[in-house]
Amino acid sequence: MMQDVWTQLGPTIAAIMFSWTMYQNYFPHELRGHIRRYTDKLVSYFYPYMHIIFHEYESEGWFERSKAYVAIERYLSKNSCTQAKRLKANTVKDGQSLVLTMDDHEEITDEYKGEKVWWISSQQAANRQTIALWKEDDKRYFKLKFHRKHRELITNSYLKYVLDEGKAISVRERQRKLYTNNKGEAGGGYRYRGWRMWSGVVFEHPSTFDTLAMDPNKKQEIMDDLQTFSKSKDYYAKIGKAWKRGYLLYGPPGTGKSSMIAAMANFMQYDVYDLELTSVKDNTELRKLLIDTTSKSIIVIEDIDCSLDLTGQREKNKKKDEEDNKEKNENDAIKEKLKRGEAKEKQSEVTLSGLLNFIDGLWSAIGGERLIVFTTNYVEKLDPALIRRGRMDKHIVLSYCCFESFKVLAHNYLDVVESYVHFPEIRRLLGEANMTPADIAENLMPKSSKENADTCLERLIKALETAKEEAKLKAEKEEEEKAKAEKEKEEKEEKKKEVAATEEAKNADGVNEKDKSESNGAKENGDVSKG
Ligand SMILES: Nc1ncnc2c1ncn2[C@@H]1O[C@H](COP(=O)(O)OP(=O)(O)OP(=O)(O)O)[C@@H](O)[C@H]1O
Ligand SMILES: [Mg+2]
Repeated sequence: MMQDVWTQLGPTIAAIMFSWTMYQNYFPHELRGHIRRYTDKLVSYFYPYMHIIFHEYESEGWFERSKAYVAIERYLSKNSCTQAKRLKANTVKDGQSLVLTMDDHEEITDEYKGEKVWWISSQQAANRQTIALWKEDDKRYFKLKFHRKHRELITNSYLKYVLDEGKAISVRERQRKLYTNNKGEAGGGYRYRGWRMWSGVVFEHPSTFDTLAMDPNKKQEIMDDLQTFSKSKDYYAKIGKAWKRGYLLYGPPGTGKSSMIAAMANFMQYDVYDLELTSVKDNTELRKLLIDTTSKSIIVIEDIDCSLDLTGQREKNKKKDEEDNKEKNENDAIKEKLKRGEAKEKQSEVTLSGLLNFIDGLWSAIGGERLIVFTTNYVEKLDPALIRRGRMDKHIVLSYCCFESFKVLAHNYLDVVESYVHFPEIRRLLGEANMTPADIAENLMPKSSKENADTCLERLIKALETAKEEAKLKAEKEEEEKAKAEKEKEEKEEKKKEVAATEEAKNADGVNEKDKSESNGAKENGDVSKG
């Protein structure tokens, strides 16, 4: 039976081949063009389908895969798994998971608003005859086939849907990164291909809003704010604002500023760009760094008060004594950070205006969906222009541990809840002593397998009592010093007054003496003249 079919097919194929060769040899090129046009028209008359091709590499981007191709690949992966017979496996998330896509020359179907479309994965053989410096690969592409009558639906809405959905899948499944800026230009100013302004590692910080100890209402407010931001692309476009939001986190060391940034990144599924300002050469490099960041990311500048000389106009109407005292403490803390190597030498030429432009200049709108977060221990040291609303839209103060924050820590660290016996005492002590969440956390952490919730909470109570005692002593000492300083001041003023009074008396005596001697002299002169 099969043999009969082949016997009949043989001459037919031979006839087709012969006609094709005749056509190619004897029809001139121009004539072939005309014939082609007419046959195309004829075919399209009977063949009602249209095609759109998506190449893997577009002509301008030799080294980068087309974003549309990648998005389509991700979008089709869910249908590929169920429909295609031959699949291709690509590794993503730095080798930790696989994405299955259809292999070359496979066809799968998709449905959109009740209409059927076909996706064909194909490849065009590379031109092996060209002499090139590198080996040319076969060119892959996706072909989308659909009925002519759905042209509007496909080009206006289906394609947008596919690309958006594909991008969303990539974002959901990507391995998030933590980036830091590379110092200066690589190779002494020379940039080789592939050198990036940022280098990154996989972001794996475990902090979340659940593990973050802070007032629950405040926490919810921040989470709502972030969620609203992520859904507001159209709203930002409508009001003519770049799609970005600035957060200023301030408070004493160890109150959870860095932990909150990590929690934000995990909550939003964003990458983190940790910008070390002191390594940025100048404003131009700062702008390049900004352009090199992607959307769905948080750009962080930690300890901004130590990064650059960005101190602005201080409030001048504060009492001088208060100011001096505070300044001394702040400078001590900054010196401390310098010692610890947290604040580097100020070699950067980045200026305040460069930083302001970075945050809200024209370039800041590129990419969209970005959070910019500054942290500082001393908010009043920053220039008001830097932290005004619009640049730093939301100011969040993170302070000493309150009872609500303690409850979160106790639950996370020891699995104990509010009804626990030690809680009332801890509540009272937290109202009387200042302790950072970092210190509380350290006391709550079991140090050996013998320690349990009771021992840890008792240790915390002791630490709180010590802190309270120390605070009391400190306050007394400060009071004493203040009283001493005031007394000294009074004494000084008293002395000044005394000196002034003696000077006055002396001057008065001097004047009297002079008057006397002058009047005596006048008398003598008069006598002489008379004489
Ligand atoms: N609010 C908090 N909730 C939970 N843990 C906290 C909190 N604050 C501090 N901690 C704990 O203390 C450690 C230090 O906190 P973190 O680094 O976030 O402080 P910070 O405010 O950034 O301090 P610095 O100003 O010195 O940078 C964290 O690793 C975390 O374990
Ligand atoms: Mg920090």
